[in-house]
Amino acid sequence: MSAHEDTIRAASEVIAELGASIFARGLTPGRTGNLSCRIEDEIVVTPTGVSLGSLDPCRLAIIDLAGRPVRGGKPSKEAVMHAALYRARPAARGVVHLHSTHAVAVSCLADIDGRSALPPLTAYFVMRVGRLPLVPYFAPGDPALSVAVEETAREHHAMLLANHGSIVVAEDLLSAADAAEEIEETARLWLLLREQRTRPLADAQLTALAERRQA
Ligand SMILES: O=C(CO)COP(=O)(O)O
Ligand SMILES: [Zn+2]
Repeated sequence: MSAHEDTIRAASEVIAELGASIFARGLTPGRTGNLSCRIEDEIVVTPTGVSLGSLDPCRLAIIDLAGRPVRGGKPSKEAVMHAALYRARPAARGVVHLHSTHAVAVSCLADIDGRSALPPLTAYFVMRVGRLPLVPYFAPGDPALSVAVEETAREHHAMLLANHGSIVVAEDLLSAADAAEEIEETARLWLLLREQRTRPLADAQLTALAERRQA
């Protein structure tokens, strides 16, 4: 087996393990959500219609950077969106898309700020997510959703999809999952705090966090 195939196999194991952990913790229900890793110019992506809780690492799908199936199982209906994210961010190696309850709830709010769907409540939200824009609603798998996400991803690695869920692209799969979990936890905090006066981080605190990240 080639070194490339070995790497694909190892990435498939990581995807299946992460999928099981995400599903066991209730971070995406039923047969929703999808995960992928980029290995050179190929993308290993979860198959369509399979719960993240029961992924078989030998039956994931392989697509190219144009989103076309190459081999393996039938790719997720969002595979084209995953490919679009890797094109928008050439250094990225992992994508996580989830239908986490509180993140979806925020994505359905009528008065949400499309430029920043969640306030900077905590340092970890700022460090792992940053500003979280809302991508307008398109049906799952709609090619127009990929176009909108690809455009937004040039400036932002994490997004909320209106009336749908979260999507994160990062330097590796586990970092993308960390950010997606941070979105869900911050959405939960924000909904808990909705009736109360809150004190998000101030501009000076945000600047200090940005400087620490660069240091
Ligand atoms: O989350 C999903 C669609 O947005 C799940 O679709 P797939 O089962 O095709 O990956
Ligand atoms: Zn979805």
